[in-house]
Amino acid sequence: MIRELYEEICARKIDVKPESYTSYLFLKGEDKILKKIGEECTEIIVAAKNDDKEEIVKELADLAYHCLVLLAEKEIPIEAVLEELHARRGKISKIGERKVVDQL
Ligand SMILES: N=c1c2ncn([C@@H]3O[C@H](COP(=O)(O)OP(=O)(O)OP(=O)(O)O)[C@@H](O)[C@H]3O)c2ncn1[C@@H]1O[C@H](COP(=O)(O)O)[C@@H](O)[C@H]1O
Repeated sequence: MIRELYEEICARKIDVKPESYTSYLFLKGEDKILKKIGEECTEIIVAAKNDDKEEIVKELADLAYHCLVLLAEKEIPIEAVLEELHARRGKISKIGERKVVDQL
């Protein structure tokens, strides 16, 4: 599903649609996308501090969407992130410390 959304976002960059918010973000450019990511992060923090779980979910979805827009803007394939997450599985024993399980 995340791949499909990423593909749809990429398509909005090539095939600009006037009614599309995604196309609007690409037209505005990188600084606007980064501003939105910053805003969404702040909104997640506020929602979490208020213990508003419904709002946390919505704001996290907004952040995920804007991160995908950033990937598309930078022409980074979604596979790069999925592969990075896959490579980390089972190899990180604690925050900031990566260990290869086979070497333990
Ligand atoms: N997943 C999303 C998605 N998540 C969040 N948003 C938009 O992100 C914005 C975040 O809300 P804000 O209040 O922070 O921003 P805003 O005030 O609307 O906008 P700004 O003036 O701040 O730029 C809203 O306009 C949402 O509609 C999204 N816009 C589009 N998608 C998906 O992207 C695909 C392409 O959609 P179009 O952009 O409509 O072509 C479709 O699958 C959509 O469902």
